[in-house]
Amino acid sequence: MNFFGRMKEKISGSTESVTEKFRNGLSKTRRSFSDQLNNLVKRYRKVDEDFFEELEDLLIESDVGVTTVMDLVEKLKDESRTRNIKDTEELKEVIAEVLSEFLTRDETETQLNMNPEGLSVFLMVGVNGAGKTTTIGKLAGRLKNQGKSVLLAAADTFRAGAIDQLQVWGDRAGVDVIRHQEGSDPASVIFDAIKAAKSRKTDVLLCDTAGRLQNKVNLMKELEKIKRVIEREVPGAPQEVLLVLDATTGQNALNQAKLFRQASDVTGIVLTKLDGTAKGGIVLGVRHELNIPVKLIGLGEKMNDLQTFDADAFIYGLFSELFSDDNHAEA
Ligand SMILES: Nc1nc2c(ncn2[C@@H]2O[C@H](COP(=O)(O)OP(=O)(O)OP(=O)(O)O)[C@@H](O)[C@H]2O)c(=O)[nH]1
Repeated sequence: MNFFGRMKEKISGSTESVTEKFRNGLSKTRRSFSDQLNNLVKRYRKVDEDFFEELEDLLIESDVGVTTVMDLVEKLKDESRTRNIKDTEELKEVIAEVLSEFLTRDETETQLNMNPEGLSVFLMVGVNGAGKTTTIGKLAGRLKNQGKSVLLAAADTFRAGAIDQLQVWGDRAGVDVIRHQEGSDPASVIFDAIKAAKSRKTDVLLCDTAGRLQNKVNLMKELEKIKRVIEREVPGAPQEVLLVLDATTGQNALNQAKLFRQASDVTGIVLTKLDGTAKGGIVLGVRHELNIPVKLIGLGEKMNDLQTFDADAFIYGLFSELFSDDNHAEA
């Protein structure tokens, strides 16, 4: 069975709402990337150096990131040689297959790490405007729907309005927010939130933090202090340090990720606003270049628009028209 045949089989195992969410959320990227790829395939027909050069440009335009593009195209050239593919139309499927390989390491890597013994603490980091507050709200709603008790810690005490904004999302999700006054010490908010979480026997504590990237030294010190408090109060925590990145900022998001990785041990990436960009290729760059799993993606502003990243659904979202029966036989 060919790649599309296998993918169709896998996709048919997922719920329709998940694949449709990816398909709808990625419509801008699909339109831009797939349309251009189809044009390229029609224009060239023959697999040669010029074709690969243009493909490189197209991938770079889709914000995949230069290092990843080079590795991808190298792999594609190898595959086309090994499989003796001369026709660009045939290569389309190999492109989808190689992209899929670059996205998937271990199928369990997108799972959120939970403490089976009690309280799990998730630290949410990222620059202002990346969508941290929205993500925390959506994640709180989702965990609550799964039957978990959730508490929020408003430790972004720096940005005016951040605490109230978190409260709005807390109310929306129906979970409590532990808060101090604006300007107070973030680590002490976290300390109080952990105390409250322990006494209430809460399952998951989601901690908002400030994202002052312009002052890197302070940011690092603050995150280190917060982490020390969490580690001291809850052995084995934080279970997750999730870096929230805005997909619409493209390569800038990749650079931010590198900085945050120095400041704390990031365990997973949340890529927000993928629905708002035609440059969804950033997912590949983030996964390949940073070697940190993309665990969650934001495909809209509403409560249920936060999705666990699913490499198959992502590839389906990008290449969905190629999956239709008129395009590809089962083979
Ligand atoms: N379309 C879309 N918009 C999103 C997504 N996630 C967040 N947003 C929007 O992005 C904007 C900024 O998000 P916020 O969560 O408010 O981010 P912020 O509070 O400015 O910054 P943080 O300090 O990161 O919390 C808001 O208008 C959100 O509705 C997403 O996945 N898709």
